[in-house]
This record gives sequence, C-alpha cells and structure tokens, in this order.
Amino acid sequence: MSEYIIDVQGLTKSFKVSKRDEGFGAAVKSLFNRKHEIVTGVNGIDLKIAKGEIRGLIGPNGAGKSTTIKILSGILHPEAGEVKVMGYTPWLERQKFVKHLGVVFGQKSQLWWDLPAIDTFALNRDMYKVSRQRYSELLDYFKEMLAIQDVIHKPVRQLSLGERMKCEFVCAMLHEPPLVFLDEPTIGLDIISKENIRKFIKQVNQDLQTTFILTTHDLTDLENLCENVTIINKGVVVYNDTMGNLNRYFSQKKLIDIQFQDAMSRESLSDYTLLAIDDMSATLEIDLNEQDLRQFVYELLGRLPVQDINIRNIPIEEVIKEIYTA
Ligand SMILES: Nc1ncnc2c1ncn2[C@@H]1O[C@H](COP(=O)(O)OP(=O)(O)OP(=O)(O)O)[C@@H](O)[C@H]1O
Repeated sequence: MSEYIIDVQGLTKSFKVSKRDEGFGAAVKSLFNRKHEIVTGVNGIDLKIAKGEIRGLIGPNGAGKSTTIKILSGILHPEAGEVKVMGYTPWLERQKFVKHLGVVFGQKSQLWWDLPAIDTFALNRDMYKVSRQRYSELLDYFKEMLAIQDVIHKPVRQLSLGERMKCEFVCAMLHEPPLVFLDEPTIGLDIISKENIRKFIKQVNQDLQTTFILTTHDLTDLENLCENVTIINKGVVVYNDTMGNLNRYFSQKKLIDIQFQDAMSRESLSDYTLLAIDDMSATLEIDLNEQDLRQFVYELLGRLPVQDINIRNIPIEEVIKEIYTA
C-alpha cells in the first residue's frame, strides 16, 4: 500500500448545468430548447497526503474544495484521474470505505437534535460495531479531554454551539477512523471554543495518529494546526508546501506604517510603493530582495517628517489573497 493515505493524480470533474436567459419568455423557450454549459469543478488536481498529517485545504469560494472532498469521500465520481484513499477507490468501494472515515461539518449536525448526544454515540457504536470496552475507553478519553461529562446527557438542541461542536467531534471519532474530513470546524465559535477545538484536534492527532483534512476560511486554524497547506483556485492547485515556506516567501516583503508630523500628499510619496494613505499616516511596502531595510529606513527618516514608524510582516490573510488573485 502507498505510504500516502491520500494519493491523487490528475483529478478532474466538471458539471453540466442548464443555462437560460432571464425572463418568462426565456423560461418557456428553455422547456423546448434546453441549453447547457460546462462548469469546472476541479481540473487536474494532484494531492499526496501522508498518514498522520493535518493538512489544510483552502481556497476562495468556488475553488473546488468541496468537489475534491466529495470525490475523496466517495460521494461524487470524477471524470478523470487516479484516486486512492486508504488504498480504496472511494466511489467504487464506498460501503467498505466509509467505515474508516469520519466527517465533521461546522454547519451541519450529525447528532439527533432531540436526543442527548450520548444516545447518538451509542447508535454509532452499534452501527460501526465498536466493542463495548473500546467504546467506553474512548468515551472516557474524550469526556475528560473536552470536559463534556454533563453536556452529553442534555438534548442536543439545548447545547451551545461550542458544546455541540465538541459532541460532533466525539461522534465522528468513536469508531477511530484513520482519516477525518473537517469542514469549517470552528465556524461561528468564540475564541476560547475555537482554541479548545484546535487543542482537541492536535491531541487526537498525536494520540491516535488520525489524519485530518481541514477545509477552512479561518487562517488561524491553519497557522495553529497545519504543517502543510494546499491552496486550490479555479480548480487547480496553486500552492502545495509548508506553512513555514508560505510565511518565509512573503516575509521577503515588509510593511512600514508611518505616522507623519504633518499631512502628506500622495505625490510626496510617489517614490515608494504606497499601499495606503490617510492624511497623517501611510503604509509602504518594501521588497527585501531589492532594498536593504536599514538603509531604506535611514533614508526615509532623513527625507520625510516621520513621527512614528512600525515595521511588520505581511499578514497571512494578505499572503493568501495574493496567491488567490495571482
Ligand atoms: N453539483 C454541482 N452542479 C453544478 N456545478 C457545481 C456543482 N458542485 C460544484 N459546482 C461548481 O464547481 C465549482 C467548484 O465548486 P466547489 O463547491 O467545489 O467550490 P468550493 O471551493 O468548495 O467553494 P466554497 O468555499 O464556496 O464552498 C463552482 O463553480 C461550483 O459552482
């Protein structure tokens, strides 16, 4: 078997969607003469994920993340490409395959709404044929780690979002799947609950060697959890490397926030790469491959009426936005 838990080459999937012009007349016409267009879902994606990784899979809306995850979990079949997930071809061997898979959706619940979570856990135990002893060991482990001793006995509809998400995680993990897809697992949570969920993911990853594939728009999730990140845009992979390299590459550029003693015009700063200006303050960008930072600041202080100065790295949000728009 491959050393990778996910091994994908050339994954391609498009969708045929019906197309019609606006208006009632067009609606009637389209009944007799249907027009279609082809929409790209993913277009030749390669992806290798090692066992035990927590991999971030990100991209703007419509990039192809869900299409990829749906194919990897056997819900959709691709039109081209080689896909092996835990040695299975997901859409051909779905029944055997799903036993080894866990999923957590930040915006969809897998728990029975009117029952306490413990009842859904027990149903899953029977469905996945988990032994009573292993179930009890795992439940103790999760209860202690997440402090949900009381929470799991209340009807799910009475739980806060943070409490419910903890239960969603337990529900996805009780059959010890080696691979778990996390779709926006921290969406809507307050900062403390987000941190709790991240700690939980890290701990389970270490203790049970679970591989997690994380799709998120929250870049703090990525910075906290993922060593590697795959960025998809318009159906293709545009970045596939470590988080460290992503940061390092862009730390070649610095942002310089300046507070002036007097109001400054845009023209007076025309020699610089000006990102923002607001009367008494401005933000400049410098590329360290082209300019020396010390020399730049020295000259700047000599030329302009600077009151205060702050040098910072480009925030990760900006880095990723640049990649999306490249
Ligand atoms: N069932 C479908 N029928 C038609 N088009 C689809 C279908 N599923 C996805 N698409 C199209 O494929 C492209 C990729 O969509 P996908 O849902 O994979 O993006 P995404 O990266 O998950 O976006 P988001 O972050 O908004 O969830 C989009 O243009 C989308 O409209």
